[in-house]
Amino acid sequence: MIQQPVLEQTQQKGKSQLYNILVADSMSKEGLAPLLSNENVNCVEKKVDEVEDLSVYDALLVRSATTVTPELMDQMKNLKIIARAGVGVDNIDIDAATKRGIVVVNAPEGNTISTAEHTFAMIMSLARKVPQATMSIKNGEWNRKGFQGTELRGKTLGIVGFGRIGTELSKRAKGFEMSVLVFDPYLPTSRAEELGVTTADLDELLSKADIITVHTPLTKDTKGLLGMENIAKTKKGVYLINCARGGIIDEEALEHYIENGHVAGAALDVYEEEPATNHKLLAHEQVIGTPHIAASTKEAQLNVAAQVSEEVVNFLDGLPALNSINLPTMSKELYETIRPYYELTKKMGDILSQVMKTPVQEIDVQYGGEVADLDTSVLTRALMAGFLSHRVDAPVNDVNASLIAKERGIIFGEKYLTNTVGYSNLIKATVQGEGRTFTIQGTFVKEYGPRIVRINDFNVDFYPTGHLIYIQHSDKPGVIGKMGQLLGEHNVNIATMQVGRQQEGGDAIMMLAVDKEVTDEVVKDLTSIEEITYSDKIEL
Ligand SMILES: NC(=O)C1=CN([C@@H]2O[C@H](COP(=O)(O)OP(=O)(O)OC[C@H]3O[C@@H](n4cnc5c(N)ncnc54)[C@H](O)[C@@H]3O)[C@@H](O)[C@H]2O)C=CC1
Ligand SMILES: O=C(O)CCC(=O)C(=O)O
Repeated sequence: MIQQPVLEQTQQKGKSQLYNILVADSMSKEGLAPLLSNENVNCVEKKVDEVEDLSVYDALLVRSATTVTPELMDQMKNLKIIARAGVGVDNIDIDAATKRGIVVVNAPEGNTISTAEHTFAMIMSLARKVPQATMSIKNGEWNRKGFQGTELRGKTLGIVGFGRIGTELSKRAKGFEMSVLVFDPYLPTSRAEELGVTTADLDELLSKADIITVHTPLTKDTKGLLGMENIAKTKKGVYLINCARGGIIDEEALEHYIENGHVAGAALDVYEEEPATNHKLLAHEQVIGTPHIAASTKEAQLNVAAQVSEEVVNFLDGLPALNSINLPTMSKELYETIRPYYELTKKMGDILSQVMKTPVQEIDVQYGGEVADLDTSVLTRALMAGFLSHRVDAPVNDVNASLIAKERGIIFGEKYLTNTVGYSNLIKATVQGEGRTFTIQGTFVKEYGPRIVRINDFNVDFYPTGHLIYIQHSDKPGVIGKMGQLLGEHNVNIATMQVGRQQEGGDAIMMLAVDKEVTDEVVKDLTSIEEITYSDKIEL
């Protein structure tokens, strides 16, 4: 039973602690059983603005309705853990929690099936115009001609983002005899084969799919992924679905293509701004919508509430949190010593992820010189966090990086580097992907900061920050001129440039620092220069 509001600070009860827990959003009572039946827990179910004294609570449980701001955390002076009964933690200020040493946990698996099923309900509703026909008959009409639909059998479903929800959706689509095409740059081929799905690059998926549904996290890379340019590449008459996060399908672009008839229909459960009341897209007959309820089933709510309740009880009892997405800050002393290398390894991971936009099997990190005497596991986790932050939804940090890497089948290890080639400290990281390996080496130079000193077999020396362009090319006269002219035509100003080669006329690399972020088009145009074999942008 939910107990009465707590008025006193956490106290000793016999030998054990009595914990005060605030459940601020509506949650399954059955799921909350591990809390409600625990005699060491005093559980209050109230919205935060209805609570008189927030300072007594040890734990805060939320769904998406409560926004957990730094100001709220400051009022909850005793708070040790915030638990999100669901996947997305965009309503919680993770950095503010981490700075205050508050652990944040979520329940990543509990609502997967419900969300996949809701997405399928959206697909069927679009194909058979169920919501529109319902509106019509409720208005007293008997219109048997206005709602001609389309069969799903034989149609191609394009799934963008093939994680937990995408995978479950593909199983359901196959039951309806649909073909499934999947785009997920981080999906290992072996996993796709295991699940019996056909992978494609984004352009191929866009041009072949009859129905396209997105199931990626909302990141810098996925925001507006289906925008003006990419929707234009889809088949005329395509159906688009977003049950992931508002903004992955750009709402302006969607409206444009709905209005000109290119997109036959769209289904939305999530919106760029929520709550989305009187949304302009929903005024269109072809657009159907639900108010962010893909995970609102009895089962999903029970699962997520049970998962976080158990997590909170364990954590307060001193056990490690299973689905932690942050970490209480490390000791100040350790922080000061390790901090320069920490920043370097995080950036090295960040760079590696951006130049290896392919599935990755293994990451190997070697430490030489002074840095090898420190707790390098902290640094390896920072590198993994930098690497994974481009690929997953939740904030990745040193606590959860290893768990996420394991979930994604990435093996990582540490070795001792014997030869530091004259540097007082040297860190070497090698990423092994499908048919490609990439190595970078970095050092921390006192007074100067972090430097990247080698890329694959080429010596370089650059400061890992800002807007960078990485180019592989053959060492022939005139390449630099052609590259400079092309960037000039795109109004891109080169700030600094590093060139590395092993021998005259052989393979070479360039690392350019430019004054603004370049577009994907510029990166692609660079490879139209005959001598350039590869180019990529790196944003740090
Ligand atoms: N509408 C709702 O109520 C719910 C929405 N969600 C949202 O659904 C999304 C997916 O959830 P899960 O499948 O559990 O996550 P997941 O982490 O298992 O899968 C996400 C997949 O997206 C892929 N990905 C990342 N960046 C990509 C890119 N640029 N292009 C293509 N693929 C990319 C990842 O490799 C991964 O396989 C999350 O954003 C989550 O917040 C989840 C539950 C309920
Ligand atoms: O029902 C909810 O709490 C929202 C679910 C959701 O969007 C998520 O888990 O990411």
